[in-house]
Amino acid sequence: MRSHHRSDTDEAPTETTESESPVIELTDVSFGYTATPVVEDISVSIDPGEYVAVVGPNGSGKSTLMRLLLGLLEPDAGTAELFGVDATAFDDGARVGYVAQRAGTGQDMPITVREVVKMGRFPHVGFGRLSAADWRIVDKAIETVGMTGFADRRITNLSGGQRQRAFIARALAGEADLLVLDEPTVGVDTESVDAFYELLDVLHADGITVLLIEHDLQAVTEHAERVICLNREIYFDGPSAEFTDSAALARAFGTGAQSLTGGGG
Ligand SMILES: Nc1ncnc2c1ncn2[C@@H]1O[C@H](COP(=O)(O)OP(=O)(O)OP(=O)(O)O)[C@@H](O)[C@H]1O
Repeated sequence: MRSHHRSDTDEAPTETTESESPVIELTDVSFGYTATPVVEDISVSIDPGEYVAVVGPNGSGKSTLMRLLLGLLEPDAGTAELFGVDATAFDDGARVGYVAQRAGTGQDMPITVREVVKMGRFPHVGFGRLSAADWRIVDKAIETVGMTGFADRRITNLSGGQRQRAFIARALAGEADLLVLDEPTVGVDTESVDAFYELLDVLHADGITVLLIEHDLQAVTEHAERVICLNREIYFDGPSAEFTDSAALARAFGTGAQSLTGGGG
């Protein structure tokens, strides 16, 4: 199922059991920073190539869930696996591209888009010099996200949306199989938001597994295939087309639902 375009250099057949195993598998996971659980009894399985959005009100545990599945936190109970390996022991960092909220803001590094994207190759070259083939992959990734004209710009001089594209390109240069994005369009101007989701659609169509934590329910139902609605527990997990179910929304979001459904209710 890893059908998205890999580099020209690694087209060797990789028919292994990984095509059958889930990218992410959480089984009965509970976790709390204190004695009170923040997520409780969560079971989620995400297959290669899926486009899944996690939604939920503020403080519902979305970021915590993401840290658990990336292996940055260890469950108090249950198991979290990434590509079939215990998430906390997973060490093939290049396979997972992570785009943080407001990526790169606050960084004063005088670093260009091309230099950011180049970092995506580091796990492949062991921090050595990039070959001509590596640079081709870097430039292709920059082209894929529509940033060729900005390749030599410093990321500090870019808009929020452009910066997020640069961080996606870094993941593509690393040939990530899984892209995890934590509210990536916070602080991005509205015109750029649509283009950003269109880019995710293209990457998904190319075979990358996308896991998106998102506040904007309209974007979620328009773009993701599957929605997981979280508020400590999972309230809904199914096709995004079915996520208009007001009962599930009301249960999960309580009276705050209107503010998350575009203001109109
Ligand atoms: N490092 C931490 N230490 C203690 N409590 C934390 C920590 N991080 C989060 N929490 C608490 O855990 C709960 C869930 O937070 P989390 O950030 O996972 O929710 P979220 O759904 O991502 O919220 P938001 O949409 O506001 O980002 C909240 O009550 C939060 O205050």
